[in-house]
Amino acid sequence: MMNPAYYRVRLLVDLFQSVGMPVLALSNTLAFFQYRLGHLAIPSYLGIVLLWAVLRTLYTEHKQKREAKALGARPIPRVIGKWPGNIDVLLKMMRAFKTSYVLDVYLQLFEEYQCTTLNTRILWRDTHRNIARPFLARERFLDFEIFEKFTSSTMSLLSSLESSNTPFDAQDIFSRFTIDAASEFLFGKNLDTLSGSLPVAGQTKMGPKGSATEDTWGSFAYAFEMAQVNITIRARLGSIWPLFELFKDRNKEACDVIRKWVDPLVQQALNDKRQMQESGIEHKIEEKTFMQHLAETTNDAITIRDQLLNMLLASRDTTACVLTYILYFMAIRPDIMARMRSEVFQTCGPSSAPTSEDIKQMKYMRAVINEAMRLFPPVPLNVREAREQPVVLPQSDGTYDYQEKGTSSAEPLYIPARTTIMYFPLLIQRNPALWGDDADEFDPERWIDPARLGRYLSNPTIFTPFSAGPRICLGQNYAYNQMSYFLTRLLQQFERVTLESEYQPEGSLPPPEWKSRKGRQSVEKIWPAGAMTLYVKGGLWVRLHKSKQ
Ligand code: HEM
Repeated sequence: MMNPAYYRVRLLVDLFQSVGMPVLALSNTLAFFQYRLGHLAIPSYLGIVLLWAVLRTLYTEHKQKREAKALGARPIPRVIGKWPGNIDVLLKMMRAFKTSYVLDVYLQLFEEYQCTTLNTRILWRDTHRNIARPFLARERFLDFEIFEKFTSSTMSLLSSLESSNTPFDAQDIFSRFTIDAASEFLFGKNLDTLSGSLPVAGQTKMGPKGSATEDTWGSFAYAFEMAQVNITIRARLGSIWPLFELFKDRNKEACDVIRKWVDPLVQQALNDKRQMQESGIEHKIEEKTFMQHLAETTNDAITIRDQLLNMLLASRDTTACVLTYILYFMAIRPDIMARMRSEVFQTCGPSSAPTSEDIKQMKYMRAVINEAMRLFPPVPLNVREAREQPVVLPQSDGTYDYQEKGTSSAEPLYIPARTTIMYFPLLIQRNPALWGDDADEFDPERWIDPARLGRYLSNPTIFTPFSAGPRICLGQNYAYNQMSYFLTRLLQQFERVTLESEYQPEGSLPPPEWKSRKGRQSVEKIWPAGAMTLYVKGGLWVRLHKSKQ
């Protein structure tokens, strides 16, 4: 796969294939027959480019139909726009992304076409796991010392905010908690972002995802989030995104800031490795930081940097997202918070640290975590690409009765080679055909009541917040343990949480028109949005309250 930074080269190759080749073919033919077109030259060259595009499309369609038939599959139903290349569909979607509820743009397309797998045909163009796996071995997840260290700094911070009755952005604090904990085991160095300056209620502006802070950490967080927003915009545009960045790489500024932060850490790891090799010291994998482990696998600074950023994203934004949405539900459903609290007190008492056995026992806590990830999966949409050969997807799930002429909905779906496939855990996990009519409701009970749990047990791929199959999340156990540990400590100290919506930065409250729409958006009190990972737009502004006695 070509490095995304060389996108202009890819654009040139595409341009040559669609314009250069037909133009060359025509001019060579004319030269061979020594024929001059005179004033017909421009229309003829335009005509040949158009004809070439039409022939290529017809040929591809014919080939794909044959391949589908040979595989006993049917083609994916097509979105048919008014403009060539479905450009009108793309523009409509890009406009809607700015104001609509998370992923509603896609849900509306599914409803319009009465089908949950669609071919949007925009322009009609159709390693690191092996490095990370040994590092993320099971034992590492049972080391609760790191959790205690960072949970207790976060609780001190939250307690001081509570005693001064100060509203704060919980999403920002949870991201600081997860990054500080992750940096300790990734680089062996606490970034100590929890001690930095926090966003201030009523003053802080909106950052690319949550709220923005001005300190050094804020500049990294801003760039890291900006890069995610930019990558999401590129993904929405699909293969034509380089056309919009011909003169300016929109990610350059963010990448420069990120590199300034990460490169010294990478260099340090490579230097340490050299020194250790010279002095003949060897560490076991359990004693190494992720950075040391990476430096031992390769000397390539770029690979180390990419891996590290991957891990930062995997371990910071995802877990912080779930904790943020759980706090949101605790605020709007105090009954659920009270039940969680009573389970924590029964299992661990008012002040003891939870053990891994305690965490296993707290079934209601696990149900709340799962239910939050069902409605708000931190990775709300995901992308895969078909390989060199065409493949088939299983037959459609029966959500809608859609059937393409001359096909049967029992047939599997045909996917041409090298096709990009987007799928939406957030929509799958809220689909009433899979979860029942109350799919939009936050109800942890569905993970406890055996009759309702049966839906998931008989069809586990309807719940895939950690993905599934060969690329399933490697940090799943770490995440469950870290979240349960943190929530236990939080519930031991605090009895209530209230939303402080008046402090949400301007433009981050749900638009009034959502009230009249279907589904969760009619009741949502915050603006859920996605840029690689899910977040609350402008942050989640709350106050915490301790019990009165
Ligand atoms: C609630 C928290 C988390 C959620 C919901 C989550 C979700 C996911 C998902 C959906 C993927 C698949 C991405 C893809 O399709 O390519 C993934 C991959 C991964 N996650 Fe997590 N994750 C979480 C926490 C963590 C943590 C805490 C770590 C590290 C300690 C971690 C490490 C990884 C790694 C290394 C991969 C890449 C696996 C591969 O490339 O095959 N994750 N995660």
